[in-house]
Order: sequence, then C-alpha cells, then structure tokens
Amino acid sequence: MIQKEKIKDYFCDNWKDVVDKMKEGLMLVDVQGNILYVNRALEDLLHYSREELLGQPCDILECDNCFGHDVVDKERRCSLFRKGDVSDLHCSFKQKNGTRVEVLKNATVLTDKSGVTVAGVETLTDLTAVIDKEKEICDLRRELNRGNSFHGLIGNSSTMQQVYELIKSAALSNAPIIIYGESGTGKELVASAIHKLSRRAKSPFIKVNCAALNENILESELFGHTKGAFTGADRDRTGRFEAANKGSIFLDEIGDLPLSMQTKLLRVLQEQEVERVGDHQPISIDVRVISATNKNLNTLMLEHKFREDLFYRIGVIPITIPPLRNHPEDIPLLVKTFIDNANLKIEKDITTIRKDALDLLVDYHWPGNIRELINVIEYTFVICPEDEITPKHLPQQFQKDNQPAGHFGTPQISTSQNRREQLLQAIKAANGNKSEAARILGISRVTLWKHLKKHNITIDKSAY
Ligand SMILES: Nc1ncnc2c1ncn2[C@@H]1O[C@H](COP(=O)(O)OP(=O)(O)OP(=O)(O)O)[C@@H](O)[C@H]1O
Repeated sequence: MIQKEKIKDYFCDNWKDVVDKMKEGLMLVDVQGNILYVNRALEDLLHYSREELLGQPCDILECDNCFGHDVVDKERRCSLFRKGDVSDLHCSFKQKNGTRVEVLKNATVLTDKSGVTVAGVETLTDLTAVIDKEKEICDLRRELNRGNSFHGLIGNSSTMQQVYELIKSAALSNAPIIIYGESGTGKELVASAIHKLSRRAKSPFIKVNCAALNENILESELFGHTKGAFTGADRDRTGRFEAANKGSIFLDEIGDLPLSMQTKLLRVLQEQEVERVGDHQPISIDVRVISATNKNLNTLMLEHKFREDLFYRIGVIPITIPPLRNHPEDIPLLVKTFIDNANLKIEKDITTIRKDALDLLVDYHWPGNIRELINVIEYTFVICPEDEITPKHLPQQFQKDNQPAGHFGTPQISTSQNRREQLLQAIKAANGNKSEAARILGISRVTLWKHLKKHNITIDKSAY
C-alpha cells in the first residue's frame, strides 16, 4: 500500500518526466484548442521547440483531419470536446519547415473529479517507417506486376483491353471525363492512369471524395478560404482546385455532391476560376476534371438530385468499367497477382491455389468486384496454414453450406463454431491492429468492434 502511494506521489510530481520518456508525441490542449503542453517526442516529430508551441492555437500544426471548432456562447471551442475521443485517425501534421508528416492520432478529453472538462490530450504516432515500408512493398508489387499491368490495372481480357484503349485516347484530350462503374471496379486506378498518360502527368493529381466531406467544409476544401471567412478560419487555405492547377482533379462519388455545391462547381468549370470562401477575387485555374460515380446519374437527374447542365459539363467522355462478373477470364491472373502481393505484405509463403478453389472464384458473381477479390485472397492468407489455397480456406460464401453473402459479398464472419477463431486469427495477422484486422475480414471497424465485444475478446497490445 505504501509502495502504491509512493508511486502515485512520484507520478504526481514527475508526470512531465514520464511523458517525456514516451515514444509517441503528446500534446495537451485547452477547450479553445490552445496548446498547453507538448512532450519531447512531439518536439522531435514536428521540429518545433516546446516554447514555440505553448500558448499557440493547435491550428498552427495544420492537421488535415482536424476536429474543427464549434462556437459555444460566442467562444471558440475545439470540437474534440464535443466528440469525446478519437482513436486511430490517420492524418498528417505540418512540421516547422513546412514538410508534412503522417501520423496516427488518438485523442481524449480529461475531466476533473467533478466531471468538469479540463483539457484534451492527443497522442501522435509517427507513421513514416510504416509508410516507407508500404512504398517499398508498392515498388516491389509494381515490379512483380510489370508486363501484366496497364498502369496498375490488371486484366488481359478483351473487355479490359477496350477500357485501356479508351483510357489512352481520353488521356490525349483535355475534355472532362466521367468514369462509371460499380464499387470496387477500379475507378480510382482508371482516373490515375488517365492522369499519368496525359500531358499533365508531371503536375498534381488531386483526389476529392465528394461523399466523405461534409457539406459545410466541402466548399472551403474545394475552393479554399481566406483568414476570418468563418469561425475557426484562422489562416488562408488553398483549395483542392488551386492545388490541382495544371494537373487533374479527381472528383470521386460525384453523384453525392450536394445540389448547392453542384451549382458552385458548374460555375467554376464554366469560368475556369475559383473564388476562395470569404474573398471575391477570382483565381484562374487550369485543371482537368475527372469524375467518377457508382450511381446512376440519369436517375438522380430525374429525381432532381443532380443538375443536368453539370452532367453535360463533366461527362464529355464517359468511360464505363465493367463489373468483374463480366470478365471472369481475368480472375486467374488477378488471383495470382493478389497472392503475390499478399505474400509480400503478410510474409507467408502461399504459392498456389488449387484448381477447384480457383474454379469457385471464377464462377462467383463478385458483387464487390475486384476489391472483394482482394479481401478474399487476404482472408485466405489468414486462414490457410499450408502453401496451397484449397476450397476450405475460402470464406463462407464459397462453402457448400453457404449462407447468402453480406453486403458486397465481403467475407462474413458467420459460422458460430469458428467465428471466434476467425477473429483471433485476423487480429494475430494484423498484429493487434483493429483497422487492419477489419480490412482482412472485409468488415468495417465498427462491425469488428461489435464482434469482439460479443465474443468477449480484448486485444492485448503489449503482446504485439
Ligand atoms: N483491374 C484492376 N487491377 C488491379 N487492381 C484493381 C483493379 N481494379 C481495382 N483494383 C483494386 O481494387 C481496389 C478497389 O479499386 P478502386 O478503389 O479503384 O475502386 P472504385 O471503383 O473506385 O471503388 P469505389 O466506387 O468503392 O470507390 C483497389 O485496391 C484497387 O487497387
């Protein structure tokens, strides 16, 4: 007991020394988002000294996944205090010299004994080494795929050859392109191939997911804003259109763009100028627009959810990517490629897939397309202890007593006997990382979390 008290006293007196020993960067902020404290690892990570940061608004660090601010009783309040906590958020911060560093952010709110909020604490884990490793894997993957791939797109069928021909001719023109295709068919890869083959290849390729950004921030994301344009706009910010100048902008999920933004986008495309929010000074831009959607824009237009004039403006060259079930002859090559890729990533030595297992994959209807096929191969890597994939290693929807596949046919955790076992194997393969485990299983993080709770599984991070 005495020992415990002593340790407690030690922590109370020396907590700063303790947090200075941490490998993760740590930052305390007050409710307005002003920096109260940073540890040594954060100084090292962002190349600022403690003195330079203390008292500054945390916006100085330009987190690209910032919680934002609310205004409560006319006072600025960091939105973390409304959200409560945030875990494993992949984001980037600006270092003092302007370079961005990728980190994993976790944050929570600290309250005193009476429940009054006192501060927010954020920890930042440097992802540079992980990203370097991913890049290495990507290069090796590219090397492996050379000869079999068209700018990252795999498939030699005549159906895919037609798509490649269309990409090549579309890349030569400057006209706006719209890419249609079901989810997981490779629309982003096609957009990036068009950019790489175009005269704009050396300029930026900027991606915007129109469905992922909330309507309030979409305008400033796309067109930028000036300091003071709205509460929380503490500095000028370049929009994505300006960032894409001389290059291409990829507007993914354009069918989800709110009507108000459609009108603004149309104006920008007509005038080839943007105006930052809070400023009426037009800025000329030279950007090639590539859009994509898995929605039927004709239906959206009939329902008055998509503007007809914008439809004609963005859809000068339509490219439709076929669903995987329309070119099953590509499946063996895709499977081989994804097995090679998974071997690099998961460090197993699975060399082949048995013919009966491959036949099952070729005969399947692939509602989630190539993304689903990748998930299936990664799933088999978790399950298969041998060097050959056989039907018993495939997920539930390929088993004889199969139940209907779930949304997009992703590998579902569905048989009660092996459910727990599957979860444990995926967690092990993911080294205890929940996002990775969810990805391996082809389910969302929230679904994984529910399964873990149901099966009473806790992840002991220290074991990895
Ligand atoms: N032909 C292909 N060859 C190799 N990989 C592919 C191919 N098509 C898609 N992929 C891979 O499948 C995954 C999904 O592709 P992508 O994100 O481009 O699909 P999408 O059509 O944009 O999907 P969504 O509409 O859901 O955003 C990615 O990992 C991508 O690399």
